Amino acid sequence: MQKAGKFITFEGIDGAGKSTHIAYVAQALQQRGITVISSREPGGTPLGESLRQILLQEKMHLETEALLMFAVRREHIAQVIEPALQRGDWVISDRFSDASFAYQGGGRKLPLAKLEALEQWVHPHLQPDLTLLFDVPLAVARERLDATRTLDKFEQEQTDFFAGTRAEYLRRAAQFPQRFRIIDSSRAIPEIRKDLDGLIAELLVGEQDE
Ligand SMILES: Nc1ncnc2c1ncn2[C@@H]1O[C@H](COP(=O)(O)OP(=O)(O)OP(=O)(O)O)[C@@H](O)[C@H]1O
Ligand SMILES: Cc1cn([C@H]2C[C@H](O)[C@@H](COP(=O)(O)O)O2)c(=O)[nH]c1=O
Repeated sequence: MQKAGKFITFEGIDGAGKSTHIAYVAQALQQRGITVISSREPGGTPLGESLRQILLQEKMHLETEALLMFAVRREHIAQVIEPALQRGDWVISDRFSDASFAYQGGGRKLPLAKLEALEQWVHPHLQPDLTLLFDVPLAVARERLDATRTLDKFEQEQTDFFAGTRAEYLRRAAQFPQRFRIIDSSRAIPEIRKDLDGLIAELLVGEQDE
């Protein structure tokens, strides 16, 4: 029987360092013969990438923002995630629904029940096999962002917003300990890679057992 693929998500507040590590993990898996599809949210499809431009630049009602995030996700699941998993490929997504709970819920204070309803509608039967939460103090993330780039709509938010976002990520990690792993992302990149190497080895042992 063909093996089902695995779905791995990378999460964290802006500047936590998750994008830095995606290429490393994808390459490590590919070197072990796994076909990896790297994607991101908002984005992941031509429609999703168009909506990303709007979501990251334009101010809008917080419910509009949440609905658009889940609309992008619906397309991403249909066009990219489900077909890849059915082929037996692995999918690494730079953010998924935990980001909606963290940003629209924890950051913007949209009631979590509304996000749970959207999640039930859009992907009632799909959850990541593994979610890596890159956790970092707000000041460290801010310093990294300020050093590198022009800030988008979310990155321009204030400390209270990111305190709420980080707290909601950590709350979800405690709620779903079986799929979350928290990575202390305040450390140097080689240290973090050692953790990732360990996680990759665990994932591959699981594969051989299946
Ligand atoms: N452990 C680290 N130590 C020092 N600098 C780091 C570390 N991790 C990432 N950086 C740097 O911090 C900046 C932000 O990293 P990165 O883009 O990976 O963050 P991110 O979590 O993906 O942010 P965003 O969600 O906003 O895209 C980059 O310039 C990156 O080189
Ligand atoms: C999926 C998702 C994302 N966001 C926010 C989080 C980030 O600020 C941006 C995406 O940019 P990144 O640098 O590529 O991570 O979008 C959100 O608010 N809600 C979501 O569901």
